[in-house]
Amino acid sequence: MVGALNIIMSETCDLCLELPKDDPFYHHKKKLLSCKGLGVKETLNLSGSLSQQLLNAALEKLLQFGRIVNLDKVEVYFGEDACTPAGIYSVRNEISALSWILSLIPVSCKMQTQVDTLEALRAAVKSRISEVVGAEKEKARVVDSYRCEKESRLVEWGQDNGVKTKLQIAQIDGYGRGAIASEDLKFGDVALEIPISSIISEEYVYNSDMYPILEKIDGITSETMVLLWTMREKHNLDSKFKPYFDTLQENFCTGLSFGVNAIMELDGTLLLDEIMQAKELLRDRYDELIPLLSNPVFPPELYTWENYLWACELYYSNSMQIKFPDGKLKTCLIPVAGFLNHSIYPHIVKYGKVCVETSSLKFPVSRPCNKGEQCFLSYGNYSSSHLLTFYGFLPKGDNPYDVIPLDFDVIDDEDIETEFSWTTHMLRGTWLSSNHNIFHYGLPTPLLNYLRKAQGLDHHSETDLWENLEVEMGVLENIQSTFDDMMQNLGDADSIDRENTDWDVKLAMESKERQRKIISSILDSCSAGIKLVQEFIINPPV
Ligand SMILES: C[S@@+](CC[C@H](N)C(=O)[O-])C[C@H]1O[C@@H](n2cnc3c(N)ncnc32)[C@H](O)[C@@H]1O
Repeated sequence: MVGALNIIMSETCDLCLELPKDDPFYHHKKKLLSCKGLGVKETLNLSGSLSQQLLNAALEKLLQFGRIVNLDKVEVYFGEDACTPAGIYSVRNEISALSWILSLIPVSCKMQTQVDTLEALRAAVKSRISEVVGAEKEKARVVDSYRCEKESRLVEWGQDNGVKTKLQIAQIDGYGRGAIASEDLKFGDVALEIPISSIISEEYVYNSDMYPILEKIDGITSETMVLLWTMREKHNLDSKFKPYFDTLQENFCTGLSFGVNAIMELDGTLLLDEIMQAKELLRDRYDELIPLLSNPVFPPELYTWENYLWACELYYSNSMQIKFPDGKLKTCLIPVAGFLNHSIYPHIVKYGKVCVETSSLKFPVSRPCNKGEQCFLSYGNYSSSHLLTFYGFLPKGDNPYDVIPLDFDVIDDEDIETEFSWTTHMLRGTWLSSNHNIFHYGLPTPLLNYLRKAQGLDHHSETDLWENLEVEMGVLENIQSTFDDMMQNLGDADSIDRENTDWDVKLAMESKERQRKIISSILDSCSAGIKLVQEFIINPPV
């Protein structure tokens, strides 16, 4: 979870906002707040009835604060330059900020005028929430030829076991199965509720004949145990979860199952390393594990490498980390919820904690989802290469988490490790930046400052930068040469007919194209920056 937003309601109807001291990006966020003229503690006076103008101003201040407090690592890194002109960092951040504000506005208040003000503020926040639309706000294209029989049986089984749902399962063009709102869902409505008893977790291993053997294996994790349990349970005709296992694909199409042609297509990409490393790790784990399972409890025909890879893909693409009332975080398979697809513009972002009162897991929507629209979940703030490797798809739209990490040798300078320094640097498509002016170029400020420092310039003001334009040139040429090499490694764009290629080659080609687009934007920004700096070197500003 990102930092918390504290709103304390006092007798005089002040909302007190505070950036928590234990926020992992406290200093960076403090700086971002100060750029907006805000401190780490702010008070909003809401006494009496507010005019529309004052209400808008109050909401704007709340939002500015809420956005910054709710920024995640990547968003903090790209900072102020990553805002749209309307001040939005990302759909995820906007939804988080708005729902935080809403959840923290007190529901009761002593004086009627205050009740009215708070109600007006709540209505204004809700209206903003409905304005946060995603690119996928369109009627889901249902594939009618697919009858969803197994899926309907699972939903019926779920309902018999206490599952409550406002979603219908259908085959959706481009998504496999997905969940469609069967009625208009507004902020806070629970789209889906699953009782703990219908969730597959490590508890089932502890109560099985496998546990006495597994517990003796040194260092085995509960994730591995439940994965091994699933591999056998899938074939158990009397399993309580048979309707769930019946809905699972025989083959998962994730990056871990890419064939030779797709792997070859990925030559020169960062994704190639990610997939190869992940697959090697799984193979090593399997080779270590299997000799330890020589017991009739683990029939060898069920514990083949292919079955193990299938189970890993199942867990990578379908499991969720759930916090149980005992405080333990468990990796679970969740029937019915497993039909929810991911989006960068999700409806459901706040889930993952069992509700103690109802002993169930709830999936509330954080932005409206109208009847007939596909209801999306956020699987997490993942890059497209991660989503491709472990889930087998590339998300629609600009993914702000598509970053290219850069490895630098640490500069041997004691001063360099300040509270504002970053230990890792990254770049992403520069079209996502709103600042392409000199000293910014659409490139991230922490990286530029790091490289300036590496060239001996520890600047304190923009004047220092103006006085050292040759350093600026060096910085840009350095980035340009790194990304020129990366572009060359990618080779030329393919001219193959994609429609007739295999699913994995198609995905590999699209992923490569996305990387090419990012690198190309960085190179364009460097060229434009170099030109700009050159002009100022020739004609210095007066
Ligand atoms: C938890 S399941 C969701 C249900 C899945 N579509 C199905 O038919 O079983 C996760 C899988 O759904 C697919 N998926 C999820 N989000 C997607 C998206 N935005 N676009 C395309 N496929 C997606 C991927 O195959 C992923 O591995």
